[in-house]
Formats: sequence, structure tokens, C-alpha cells
Amino acid sequence: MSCQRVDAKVVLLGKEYVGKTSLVERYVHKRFQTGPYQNTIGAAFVAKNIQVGDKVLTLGIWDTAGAERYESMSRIYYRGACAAIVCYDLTDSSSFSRLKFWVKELQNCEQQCKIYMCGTKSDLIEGDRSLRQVDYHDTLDYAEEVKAELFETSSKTGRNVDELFQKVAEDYYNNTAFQVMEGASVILLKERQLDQHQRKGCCHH
Ligand SMILES: Nc1nc2c(ncn2[C@@H]2O[C@H](COP(=O)(O)OP(=O)(O)OP(=O)(O)O)[C@@H](O)[C@H]2O)c(=O)[nH]1
Repeated sequence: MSCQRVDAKVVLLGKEYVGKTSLVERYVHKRFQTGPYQNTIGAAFVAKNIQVGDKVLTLGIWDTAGAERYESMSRIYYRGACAAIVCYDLTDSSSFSRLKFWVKELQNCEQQCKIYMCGTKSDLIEGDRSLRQVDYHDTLDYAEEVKAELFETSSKTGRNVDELFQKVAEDYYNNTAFQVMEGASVILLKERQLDQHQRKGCCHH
């Protein structure tokens, strides 16, 4: 059995039927399946390499089941995730209430996990604006309030899908680089304090 190293764990959450599996399918396999809807059972995992600057990162993507009976299972999958893509369907207002549930849960239980709000099926509202049930400005205000990124995507046309995952990878990369720098500056500070302490020591003697 082969074992792949994963740099960043990414979890997809959201109400059933919002299009989580389709988002992963579009991103990983560049396709949109039109057959009958099949709900995810438990969760599905896929690893995908992504280029950020001159580095290649491996994202480990967990596509969870949206049905409420799997809610406690989904909790297992967001543990230790560096990013959560919380999906809602732009044509279904109840899916945005469900998004709020997951955002609160992440804020309470997984504070280091960065949140990406993803409004799905944008092709449907491009075809008929009256189908939009979730106002863009309301979602933008909410995203600002909870410090989340906001994307509106279509897995059917591919709109914004690569951009979403690219942002996830870049944020992870920049955040990790920042932490390394932070760690380095702590060491520098300690060395400087030690240096001062030693110099003070010299004066005492
Ligand atoms: N028009 C359109 N339909 C979409 C899009 N994304 C998903 N769908 C459709 O929405 C339905 C549900 O999509 P899934 O990807 O299975 O949804 P899910 O969130 O993974 O569902 P669960 O596994 O039950 O949690 C399917 O019939 C898809 O074809 C999209 O971008 N545009």
C-alpha cells in the first residue's frame, strides 16, 4: 500500500446536496458528472498536488457527508484541518443557515482552522437571477464578521474552483512561512537576551 505525505489537511463541510463532491470532482478530475445524485456516505479522501511559488504542496482533501445523520462523523474529519471549505448552495437559503452552524462549530472547536465560505452552483443564478436565495452582500458581511474568505463557484463551468483551492494553498504556505519566521525571531530574541545577560554578567565581575 502506498502512503502519501500530506502537507495541508483541507475539509469540506456543508448541507447535503450543496455540491461538495462536485467541487472536489471539478478541482481534482476537471469534470462535472451529470448522472443521478448520490449522497456521500461518511467521507471521501483525495490527495492533490498544487504549485505555490516554487514549491509543490500536497493537499489532503476530505469530502464529508452533508446529511445530518453523519454530523458527528464530520466532526472527526475537521480535527487538525488547516482549512475548511464550508459550502452553501446559492439557490437554497437553508444551506446558508447550515453554513453558520459549521462556522460556529469551527470557531469553538478548531480555532486554527481557516474558513473559506463557498457559494456553489453560480451557473444556475447566471442563467436566471431570480434563483438566487442568498444575497451576495449579506454573505460578504458575514465573511468579514467571522474572518472568512468568500468565493462563489460553479463546478459545472469550473468558475472560481481552481482559484479557491489556490487561495487555500497560498494561505497555508504563507502562514507556515510566517510561523517559521516567528519561530526564528523568537530564537533571535532569546539569543539577544542571552547576549545582553552575558554582557551584564561581564560588568558584574
Ligand atoms: N448546476 C449545477 N449543479 C451542481 C453544481 N454542483 C453540484 N451540482 C449538483 O447538485 C447535486 C448535489 O451535488 P453533490 O456534489 O453530490 O453534493 P454534496 O454536497 O456532495 O452532497 P452530500 O454528499 O449529500 O453531502 C448534484 O445533482 C450535482 O450535479 C454546480 O456547480 N452547478
